[in-house]
Amino acid sequence: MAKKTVVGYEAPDGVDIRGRYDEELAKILTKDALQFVADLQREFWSQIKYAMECRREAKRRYNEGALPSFDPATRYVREGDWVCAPVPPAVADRKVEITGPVERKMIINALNSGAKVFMADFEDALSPSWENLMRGQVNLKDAVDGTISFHDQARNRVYRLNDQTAQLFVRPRGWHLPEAHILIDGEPATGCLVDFGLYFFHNYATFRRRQGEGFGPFFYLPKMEHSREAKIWNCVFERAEKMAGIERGSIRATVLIETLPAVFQMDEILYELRDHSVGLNCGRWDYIFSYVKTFQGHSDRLLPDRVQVGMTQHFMKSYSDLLIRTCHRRGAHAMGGMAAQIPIRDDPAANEAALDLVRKDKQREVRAGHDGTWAAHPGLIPACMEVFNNNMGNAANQIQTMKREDAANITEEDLIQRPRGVRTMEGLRLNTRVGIQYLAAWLTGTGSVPLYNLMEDAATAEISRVQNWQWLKYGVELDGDGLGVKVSLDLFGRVVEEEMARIEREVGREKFKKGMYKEACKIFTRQCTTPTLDDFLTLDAYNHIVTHHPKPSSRL
Ligand SMILES: CC(=O)SCCNC(=O)CCNC(=O)[C@H](O)C(C)(C)COP(=O)(O)OP(=O)(O)OC[C@H]1O[C@@H](n2cnc3c(N)ncnc32)[C@H](O)[C@@H]1OP(=O)(O)O
Ligand SMILES: O=CC(=O)O
Ligand SMILES: [Mg+2]
Repeated sequence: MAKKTVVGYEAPDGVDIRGRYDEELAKILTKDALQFVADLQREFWSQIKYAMECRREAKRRYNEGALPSFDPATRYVREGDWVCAPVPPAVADRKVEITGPVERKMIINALNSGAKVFMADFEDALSPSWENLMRGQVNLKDAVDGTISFHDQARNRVYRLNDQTAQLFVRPRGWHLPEAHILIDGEPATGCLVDFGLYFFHNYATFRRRQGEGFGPFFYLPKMEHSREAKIWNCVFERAEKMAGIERGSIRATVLIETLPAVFQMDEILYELRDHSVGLNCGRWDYIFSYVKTFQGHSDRLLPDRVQVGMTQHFMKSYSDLLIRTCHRRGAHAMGGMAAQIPIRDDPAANEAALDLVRKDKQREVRAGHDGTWAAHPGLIPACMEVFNNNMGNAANQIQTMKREDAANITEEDLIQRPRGVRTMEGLRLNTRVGIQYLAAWLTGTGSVPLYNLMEDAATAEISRVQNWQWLKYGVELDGDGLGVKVSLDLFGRVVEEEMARIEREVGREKFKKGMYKEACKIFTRQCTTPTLDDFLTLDAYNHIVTHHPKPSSRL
């Protein structure tokens, strides 16, 4: 059991800081803030552990052939006549939300971007190294204080906040991720309680004074699988409100519906959080990942190429429609998701084609009844905003006008219907090329990257990984390009070798040598070929970015 706290941080009893000391980080890692995090950890740890055990139990049932379904025991919640607390005026209009990691320059750019909301991300878009996480907390504190600035020395450009900025939402990590640099009673802290606890502790007062108009702070909650997990968040929020002495229901959160089991729990999740809710969001990329993960034991539910699993697949459309119906019935926002296209600077025709795909995606969302959407890049905001404005006029949202009663008939079978499409060798190659490059970036501290003109983050990389795993496990035939070969360990080994050679050609020998491509390849290959599917790509990879101080570093 580790006992040596890094010299410099003043930690309360039972808390050991094993991350590098830095004076600036010490402003965040104060004794009182750490005490708050430790209190949350101690109060909620047994509930979190139980919720994770329930996930494992559900996985066991799905692996034995069970299908996810609505829970008869909570029919009363689905059929009951209740609504969530009214939407706070400050966030009634969420037509376009920009997302991005908690990196200093990007935070300023995002807040200044013209989007209605900025979702600052400790999750899919961030590699959770000690430096990234704690600097992210410093950056957010400066942003909430309104003092954040950044000097780009190379371009001699200083970045500061505009008078008018986006509303800030913060997305902590999922329940499953530990924070190995903070030990509480000898155990790694729960990552999301560290993210939430530190951010809330340092910012609630200023946030509410400067931005919240009586509400907030605001959060996005990722990767939940069941309403019991939402219930824990609700209790965490109540505990935080009590500590801060602010009214119950001040904290508001949007839950990402981005696991297949969670789509059968949308009413229940909103119900648990009804006094703290500000809607649900279609986290489409993790949702696709979760479809594969949930059906890992089902040989009859294999995915076609990743690029073919879009929002017009029946199971994806059903998910989005039911989410809209559920949210609007309960008086809450139904947020759309992320189109993966980003601006293509050096090719105007390709750029226009990418923008066109984004516009079509947003048009589908707004016409279906979504109240807003996500943009990965500031360059996409005008196009997204135009589509939502054109369709919604002056209305802040569509909660009262797009009830989507027709979606009440969506069935369990609609929500799990097999996606249609073909599997190709190029699909296998692209998964491999993208998965390895993403992981190489992640291992060196970057959690969202542009690859082949698309945004890639932890969620999209997960799809590449589990799709390769699924195709290998079931030895699928790649018949979409007429080759008719079966995916085998031999074939995959050759693909990995060839794709590594291609990556080296594309990035250049020097960058390849200096980067973490070989390590990434090893981790990715192991995860694609392991007999039992790892729950998360980032759980295993996390051990490679843990750097304990004082040295020698230890691994979890
Ligand atoms: C599945 C999900 O969970 S989706 C949500 C999680 N994913 C994300 O949040 C992805 C966010 N987006 C990004 O990280 C980036 O846009 C990338 C990695 C996709 C592309 O990055 P790049 O190619 O480096 O962007 P590019 O070079 O075009 O950036 C141009 C400018 O826009 C800024 N910018 C780009 N994306 C963002 C963003 N999301 N937020 C704020 N600023 C941004 C850059 O900082 C840069 O600013 P500068 O001109 O002042 O230097
Ligand atoms: O977090 C969003 C997703 O699509 O995954
Ligand atoms: Mg996600």
